[in-house]
Amino acid sequence: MKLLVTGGAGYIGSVVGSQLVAAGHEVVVVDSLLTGHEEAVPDSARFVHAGIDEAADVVDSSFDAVLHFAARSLVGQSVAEPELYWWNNVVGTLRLLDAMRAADVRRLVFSSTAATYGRPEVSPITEDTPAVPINPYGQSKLAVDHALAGEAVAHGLAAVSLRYFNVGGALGRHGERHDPETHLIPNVLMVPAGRRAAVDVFGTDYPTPDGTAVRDYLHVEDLGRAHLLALDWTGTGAASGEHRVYNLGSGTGYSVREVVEAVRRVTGHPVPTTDRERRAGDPPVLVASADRIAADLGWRPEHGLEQIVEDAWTFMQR
Ligand SMILES: NC(=O)c1ccc[n+]([C@@H]2O[C@H](COP(=O)([O-])OP(=O)(O)OC[C@H]3O[C@@H](n4cnc5c(N)ncnc54)[C@H](O)[C@@H]3O)[C@@H](O)[C@H]2O)c1
Ligand SMILES: O=c1ccn([C@@H]2O[C@H](COP(=O)(O)OP(=O)(O)O[C@H]3O[C@H](CO)[C@@H](O)[C@H](O)[C@H]3O)[C@@H](O)[C@H]2O)c(=O)[nH]1
Repeated sequence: MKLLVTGGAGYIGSVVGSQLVAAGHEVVVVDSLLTGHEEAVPDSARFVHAGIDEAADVVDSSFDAVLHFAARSLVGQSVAEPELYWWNNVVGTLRLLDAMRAADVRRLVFSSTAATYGRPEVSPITEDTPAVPINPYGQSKLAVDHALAGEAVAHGLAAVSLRYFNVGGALGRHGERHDPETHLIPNVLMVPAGRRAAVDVFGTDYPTPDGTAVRDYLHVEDLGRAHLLALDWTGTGAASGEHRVYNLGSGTGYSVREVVEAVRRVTGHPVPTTDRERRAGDPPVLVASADRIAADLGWRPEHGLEQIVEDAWTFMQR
């Protein structure tokens, strides 16, 4: 297929883009390089340096489907400057949908997020758990989920919103390289890499077994396989006019301290920690139930935390 991959110069888009190329698809990457890197664009993919708001210049009827990763995704920034999130993530996506409709491209896989659920009372979180986001980042992603539901019914779009929990790991030369880096695993790995003396632990008084926040970590390679399955589903006759939401997580939660311990084991280095106040907006526990995508599309994660940390470490050492 000929596929448009928005955000394909970023972390997850470059990994999944390379998996799509490996699966034999023709990939065109559209990325504004807001947070991405041109050298991360998958080999043999065509690169268009443009924003998704300019999608009308790129999308034509030769495309079979779009995988939409491009977004701003820093929670703290979204609280301080919410307008950036509404313009980029919501208005930008509406422009992309306009361009797809005009070109009659009717298949879409979208990067949604666990942040759409806010601070849920239940664990694990299913797709039926009420989505009550607590920051503009999560709100912007939920707004797009709703836009896709309407677009599917009104205009025959086949769309899947994949709600990622915490993504980690790397695939070959594609991995996580953000500046500033806010994610836990790369930040912990910076200690054995000699790039920082200690890692901050944000919040030690959560109602969890060791007092630190619990998250569901998923290997980016497993995440990518889910995209290929979702893409296949959008091509089935029944999918036209339907929008589905699937959680993507492992179903297992690890605390911040357990992640630090995994980094110590994998790297063989001591990792000093500094206890800090809770980070604003962080829920105590986010663990996914991914039973729905397992039942519908046969997806199951194959890598655990150890492999995630190992692959992220190998990537960081490159
Ligand atoms: N990393 C995670 O754990 C996680 C969890 C849940 C959801 N997500 C979602 O997955 C997607 C990818 O995340 P990531 O971690 O790879 O982030 P990233 O910042 O590495 O990649 C995003 C890419 O999109 C590009 N981009 C941003 N706005 C754009 C625009 N208007 N037009 C064109 N390109 C634009 C950036 O330059 C970057 O290359 C995002 O939609 C994010 O919200 C990520
Ligand atoms: O240096 C650090 C970095 C993070 N944390 C903590 O580690 C946990 C995980 O943080 P992080 O890796 O930043 O991920 P989240 O804040 O859980 O957010 C990620 O996972 C969400 C889904 O669960 C997605 O919606 C977001 O886009 C994605 O950034 C949180 O409790 C943080 O407070 C630390 O203690 N020290």
